[in-house]
Amino acid sequence: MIGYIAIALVLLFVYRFIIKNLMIYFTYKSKFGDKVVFMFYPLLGNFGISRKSFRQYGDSLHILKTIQRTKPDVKAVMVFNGFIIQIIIIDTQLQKVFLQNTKPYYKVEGPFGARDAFGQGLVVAEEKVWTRQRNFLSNSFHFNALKNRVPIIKEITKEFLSTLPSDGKTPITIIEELQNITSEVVIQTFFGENLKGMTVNGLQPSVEISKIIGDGFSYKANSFAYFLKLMVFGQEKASRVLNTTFEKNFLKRVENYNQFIEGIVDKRLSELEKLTDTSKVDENFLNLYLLEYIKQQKALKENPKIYADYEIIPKREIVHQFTTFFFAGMDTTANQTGICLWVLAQHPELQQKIRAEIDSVIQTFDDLKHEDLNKLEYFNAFFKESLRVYPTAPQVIPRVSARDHMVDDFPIPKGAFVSNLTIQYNEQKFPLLCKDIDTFNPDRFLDKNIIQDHFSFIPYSAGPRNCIGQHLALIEAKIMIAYILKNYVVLPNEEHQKVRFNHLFLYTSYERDIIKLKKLTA
Ligand code: HEM
Repeated sequence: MIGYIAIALVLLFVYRFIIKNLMIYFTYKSKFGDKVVFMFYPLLGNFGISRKSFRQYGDSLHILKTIQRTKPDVKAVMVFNGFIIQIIIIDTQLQKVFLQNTKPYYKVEGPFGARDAFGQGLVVAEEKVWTRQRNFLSNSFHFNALKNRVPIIKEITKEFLSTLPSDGKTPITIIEELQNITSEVVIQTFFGENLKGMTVNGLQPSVEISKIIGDGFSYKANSFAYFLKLMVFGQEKASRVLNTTFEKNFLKRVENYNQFIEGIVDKRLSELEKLTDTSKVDENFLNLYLLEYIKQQKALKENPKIYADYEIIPKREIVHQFTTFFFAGMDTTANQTGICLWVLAQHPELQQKIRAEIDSVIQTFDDLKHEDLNKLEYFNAFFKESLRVYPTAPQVIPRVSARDHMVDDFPIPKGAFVSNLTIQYNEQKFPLLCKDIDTFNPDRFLDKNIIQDHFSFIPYSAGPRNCIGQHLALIEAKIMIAYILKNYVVLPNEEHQKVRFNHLFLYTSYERDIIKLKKLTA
């Protein structure tokens, strides 16, 4: 009997991990030939490409960039990890169809505990709940609404950057320094106050959220037991069944953190409920969310059927929305801005040019106004060029295909993980965008015709699920860089002749102490 079971298991294994994958390979090979590149990285999949690329070339994107340059007509890269087919869409027409048609997918879970930490937030929400959230939040991310945030971003920037060592000798981990600012900006934009003096699980709230997300990613990347659970039970159930002691404690830690944030939400809720006139309350996210929540709860008391289920805001969603903005907005902006400063350290003449533009528009940092930021045209080109050469988010978060379907002429099997590249490195198809592809040259973005195909340059993704925080990111980057260039000369850290770039979640410098600062003298 045991012998038969063993044979059946071996046959199942051979079918599932060898024959099925070979069938998929031959189906695509016969239909698309060289237009699809196949790769096999047992267990690692997509991560295997970036790991090999980083180890061999010091740049985790090198292999994907090279595929585009050497095979300009390639439609997609298919990566087999033995269990799951991962598809990285490269062709811009396919990307367009993929990004505009979100229905057949749901997003991969992300770090362990993600569902509990931010599963009801905007990045993960799906369908009607996502539409309600996006409509509700969009106004707050509009340029006009963000205008009011400029004074507080300036204040936070000054507080953190004025104390940096500026002897021209001390290496600075600039991205980590900027993270202090971007995390504080998210906290204050969301709550309208800082959370100073508060602790959760023994740590400052901002430190604890970052750690929860970081630890969740590293657990998922390193735990083979969890990987097996994922394969057997799927992502819906994996974090809920056969939990190890570590997993149980981790989920408890997330729940403690959620309850801590919910405590702040409840306190504000009771303050707002007492107000007779709410027209003058500060328009931070929490107030806006809670005013809507109060309105809904009142209406529901009078008529419990007034809203459809997806329209009702659960209190936990508010907590998850904060964590969502924190993880989506803090690291991305700090990394992109930090890399910009490293670029300026490498190119003193470019640094002088950007400083001259800032000085021509803004007299002193304290005078800086939102309108001034719009006048920094060369800076805009510079920031775009930084996104082209060093895109913090080179791929969108993979989506899981819920059913077999077609993206244009490209079949996507049920269960496949699908993502796309956000930047094209293809000189033949996009000669303006990719001219002298490896040269960092912001001037290319002064040419109004540079984007011949909208999907060739989508550092914030595109379609309905593009980045809601992109204007905020640019405002923050401009304010932080304006402060630095008005006060310091940015110098390279000569210890790192070469800086390597890697991506686990975000694409960023592997070396961290990448610049030095010297006080600027008149
Ligand atoms: C340079 C900085 C940034 C870059 C490069 C960036 C990039 C991206 C990209 C590529 C996506 C699409 C992800 C996907 O669909 O898988 C995205 C989505 C998102 N981003 Fe950003 N982002 C930045 C800053 C921010 C900031 C400052 C915030 C908010 C504080 C933010 C909040 C979000 C949210 C909530 C989403 C999900 C939108 C949705 O699904 O409707 N991002 N971002």
